[in-house]
Amino acid sequence: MNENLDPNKDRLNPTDKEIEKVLRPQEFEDFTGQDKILENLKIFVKAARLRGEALDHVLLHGPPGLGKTTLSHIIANEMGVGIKITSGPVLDKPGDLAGLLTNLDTGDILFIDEIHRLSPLVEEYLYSAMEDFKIDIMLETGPNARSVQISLNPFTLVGATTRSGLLTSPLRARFGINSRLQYYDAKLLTSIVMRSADILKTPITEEGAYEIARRSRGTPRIANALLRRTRDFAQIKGNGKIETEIARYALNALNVDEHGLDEMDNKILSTIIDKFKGGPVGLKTIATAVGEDEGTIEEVYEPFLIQEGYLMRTARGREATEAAYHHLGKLKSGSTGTLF
Ligand SMILES: Nc1ncnc2c1ncn2[C@@H]1O[C@H](COP(=O)(O)OP(=O)(O)OP(=O)(O)O)[C@@H](O)[C@H]1O
Ligand SMILES: [Mg+2]
Repeated sequence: MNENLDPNKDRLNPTDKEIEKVLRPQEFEDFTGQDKILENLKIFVKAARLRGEALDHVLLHGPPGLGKTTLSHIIANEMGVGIKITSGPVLDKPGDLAGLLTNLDTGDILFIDEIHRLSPLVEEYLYSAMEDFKIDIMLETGPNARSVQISLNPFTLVGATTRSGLLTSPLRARFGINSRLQYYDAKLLTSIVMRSADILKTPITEEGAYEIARRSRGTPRIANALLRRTRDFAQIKGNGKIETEIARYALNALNVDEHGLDEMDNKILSTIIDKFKGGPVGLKTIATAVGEDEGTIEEVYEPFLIQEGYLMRTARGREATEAAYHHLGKLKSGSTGTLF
């Protein structure tokens, strides 16, 4: 896969990471889409501020690159509080978490990314912190070891995950606000691309932005990455302005699928079609055949393929749709005639 198109931000190169920061909306106002979630969050933030209380704990879940990290920063800005950032795999013992928690000011946000990867021990430690704003701390070691309970400043935990299925129910139950982010339609992505182009001072037409948007797999991060690459093509091969034609040229040169599906999307579809006669086939079997983790397919790839009508989830397994055959230029066995 072209690394710049990888929805996994960890594999973005350093410049891309910097630019991603610049393009990140800071306030509710600049955040496009996810209307329901925004509407609710605005109310909860306003109410918490009126009461002078910390916001309830927030769980944000959904596929990579849809705005979970962005939203958590916006929540901190809108609440007018500080934010401390960590992630599930980084916290390997309760002590690490205690250090963070005791340093939070009243109302501050603790953002835990990849919260599904907390160790069970750390997760359990988090429960009383979330519920009663209290934790136990061990003093000394050996025979003098004893634990004391200390009170924390009321804080807001914002947890983000791409794999909500892996969260335990006790943890999930401790979040008062639970929001699932959805893929963005081409129209929303067009306005995100227009906004980003404006920040990057890149001239662009709405049609040019739309061409990028509709091939971005419903994902703002991918749309922004494609915008930056297209900008390079426009500068070197064109007149600097992003218009439909140069956008098409650039996206084809970057091997971006006409519908924005990435390599793994296409691999999943072609595997179902070529190896399993179009399905139905079980998730586990697909996972083994494409060499990807079962849960990742289910929570990261499948939702988009289903939403776009390439894949169906049936009681007997996954099935490729007509659209998938058509997309890959394949003929469904049993059907007659030519494709084009
Ligand atoms: N609604 C939006 N409006 C404008 N830009 C957005 C929006 N959502 C995301 N972006 C852009 O996409 C980029 C990726 O978003 P973000 O890092 O918040 O995704 P994420 O959901 O945290 O992904 P991951 O699961 O990989 O951590 C951001 O830098 C931001 O510029
Ligand atoms: Mg993130």
